[in-house]
This record gives sequence, structure tokens and C-alpha cells, in this order.
Amino acid sequence: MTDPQAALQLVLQQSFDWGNETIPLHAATGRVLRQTVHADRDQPPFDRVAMDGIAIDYAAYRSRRRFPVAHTAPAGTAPLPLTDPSHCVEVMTGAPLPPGTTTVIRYEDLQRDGDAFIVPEGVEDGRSIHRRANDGRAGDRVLEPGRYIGAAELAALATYGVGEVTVARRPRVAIASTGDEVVPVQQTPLPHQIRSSNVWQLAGLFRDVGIEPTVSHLSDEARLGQELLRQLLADHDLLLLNGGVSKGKLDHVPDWLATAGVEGLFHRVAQRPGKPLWVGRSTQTMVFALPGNPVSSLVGALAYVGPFLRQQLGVVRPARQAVLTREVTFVPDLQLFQQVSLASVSGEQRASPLDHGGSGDLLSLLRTDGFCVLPRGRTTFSAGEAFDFLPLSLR
Ligand SMILES: Nc1nc2c(c(=O)[nH]1)N[C@H]1C(S)=C(S)[C@@H](COP(=O)(O)OP(=O)(O)OC[C@H]3O[C@@H](n4cnc5c(N)ncnc54)[C@H](O)[C@@H]3O)O[C@H]1N2
Ligand code: MOO
Repeated sequence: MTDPQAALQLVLQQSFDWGNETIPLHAATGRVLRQTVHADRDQPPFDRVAMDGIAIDYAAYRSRRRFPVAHTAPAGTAPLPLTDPSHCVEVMTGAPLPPGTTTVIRYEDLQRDGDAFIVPEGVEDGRSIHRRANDGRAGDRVLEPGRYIGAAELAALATYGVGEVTVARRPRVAIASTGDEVVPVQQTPLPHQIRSSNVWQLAGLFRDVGIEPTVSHLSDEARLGQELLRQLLADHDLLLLNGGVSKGKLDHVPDWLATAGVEGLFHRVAQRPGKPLWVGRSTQTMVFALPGNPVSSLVGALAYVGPFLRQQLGVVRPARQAVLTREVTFVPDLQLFQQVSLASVSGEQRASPLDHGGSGDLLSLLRTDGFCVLPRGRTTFSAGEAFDFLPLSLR
């Protein structure tokens, strides 16, 4: 049996060249950025009027309150300067501040008087102006490789004129269930059958990171099963098998993989749940054969597939910890992935251990926010102690 730390190291020692690609910005949502983005301009690029109203020269305001309108400055036009400081410029939000003016007063605070505005007492200089370079300077490093592209990243890329983005190429991922007891969700199961839920769980983890996996089922019948396995290996960068890896008479996945030329890296890890995990690789495909129990399958994906995928895509995820709300006792010499629900209390992540019906209890996952990783070599894990926390995500 392999130690969980050693197993993770072995997984992370495997590397494959999945490459990058350059795609239009509109297609970049959910992709992993693989380029550094520098600001091509200051942000804002000019002193930006932040309120609709008028702009005046504050020096003139010291001796007058009535300001006739010299001209109007809409957003999107080069600003005409104010040459006569006894006048004002009507300005719109987003316009560059007209040269010769120093402060903006919004309409709500003004009184109209014919073609002029009456400015109230107590106006301050330099108000309602979003200053040039306040938020960032030309040349700044704005985005580093390894970020998932979401709303904020798209807006930053657009603002700096990055219309074509270099992102990590998506791996071709296949997920295959095994076992003749599982039937598709559309089919009414016989009393001794169950609907296949694990492929939905696993496919959902990938869809959440923008990868659409191929989903199929390996028959227990050797010729059919092995034929499909060979095809899946030929066409994919990453293969997840589910079930058929423990000691049952029909647990032939490891043998079939060996026959198909996949080199085994380890089989069985000193952990609960998910002990029967089998991991291997061929020249071009990384293979995770996850145990069939639904919680074991999820733990295998979060604890091993996730780190592998992030390493391949160049994603850096900050480590997370959570503090146990009550003591956990666990005697076997195994690393325990403890199911927890999470609450944030005064900025601290508190993890409440959950009771459940074992690794086959997929309904317990409905109340689970993630897993606390309780290491081997101890039996008592105290309330108030912090442990690594795995959220239910491959991100
Ligand atoms: N003699 C031993 N028996 C078992 C051991 C062991 O060490 N010695 N390990 C146990 C552990 S731990 C686990 S976990 C399971 C894992 O077994 P397999 O990976 O071989 O998985 P299966 O036997 O095929 O299935 C286990 C369980 O999960 C259900 N299943 C399978 N596929 C799906 C699916 N797509 N959707 C939902 N549920 C699925 C399957 O029907 C079984 O109930 O082995 C223990 N046994
Ligand atoms: O790996 Mo199993 O999950 O302990 O039932």
C-alpha cells in the first residue's frame, strides 16, 4: 500500500505536453490564462469625470457662484479647454476632465439659472474626478499565467486590448464507468441494479472547469471492455475509470490496463475512503482508476486528479485550511478524508465533521462542503486544530 503523500508525489512527477492555444477573447471564459498581461495604458487613461454635472476652475469659485456654460463635454470626445474661468463646462460621466477645470459638481447640487448654473457654498476642489493612473499604470503586470478567466479577467483583458488570448489547451478527458450493475440514468433499474451516478459526479467536476469529457461504460465482458479501453486510451489525454479496482472477481480494470500498455504507478493508497485507487500512464495518457464507491471516487478526483490537472494547466491554487469544531478519533493507520460542512466564523473557516453511512453514502455529499485531510500516524484530531481542506472542485 502506498502512502498518500508518496502517491501524490508520484502523480505530480508525471508530465505531458498539452500545449497552449491562442483564441478570441469571446471564447476565453473559463479557460486558463497562459500569458502575462501588461497594461498598455494608465488606468484610467485620463482624468475621468465621475459624475454628470459641471466642471469649473476652483480658483474662480473663490469669488463667484454663478457660472454660465461655455460648452459641453460628452464622453468620447477630446476635451475642449475652458479658456474663461468665469464660465463652466457641462461634463458627462466618462468624459476627460476639460483642461482649465479642477473640480466637478454634480447636477443634484446645482441650481439652473438661464444659461448658467449656481454653485452652492462648501464645494471642494478636485471632487468627482477619477484620476489618471489611480488604479494602475502603463507597464504594470496586470495578469499572471495560471488564472481561470472569469468576469473580472475578461474585463481587464478587454480594457488592455487583448483581443486574442493565449490559454492552456484543454485536455481530452474520458470518463468510463464499469460494472454490469450500473445502468444509465434514463433506464429504470432492475431490483439488483443501480443508476450510474459517479460519471455524473466526475463529469460535473470537469464541466465546472470548462472541460467537456467523453462519458462511456466499459462492459465486464473482456473483449468488449478491452476494445473500448484501447480506443479511449488512443483518443484522450486523461482517462478516469470508475469501479472495478478492488479485490472482487470482476475487478479486472488493473489487468486490462496493463494489457493495454498502461504502466502502473501505484495501486492502493493508505487512506480512507478511496483505498483501492489505481494510477498509471501510457506515453500520452494519464489514467486514474477510481474506486466505485461514490465518496471514494470523489476523494480520488479531488485529492489526486485535481492536483494533476492544475499542475498540467499551470494553475496555482492557494492551500486552504479549516479548523475542526469537534474532536475526531480515527484508529486505522490510514489518512482520513473527513467529510465536513464549513462555516466562516469571524474570518475563520470552521469545519464540522459529518456523520455518514460510509463511502457508499452518496447522499451524505449533499451536506458536505469538502474534506479535511487528517494525516496518518495519529488517532486523535482535536477541536480547534487546523487541517488542510479540499473543496468539492477541481479548480
Ligand atoms: N475484499 C475487499 N473488498 C473490498 C475492498 C478491499 O480492499 N477488499 N475495498 C473496498 C473499498 S475500500 C472500496 S472503495 C470498494 C471499491 O471497489 P471497486 O473500485 O472495485 O468498485 P466496485 O466494486 O465496482 O463498486 C463499489 C461500489 O460502487 C458502486 N458503483 C460502481 N460504479 C458506480 C457508478 N458509476 N455510479 C454509482 N455507483 C457505482 C458499485 O455498485 C458498488 O456498490 O471496494 C470495497 N471492497
Ligand atoms: O476506499 Mo473505500 O472508500 O474505503 O470504501
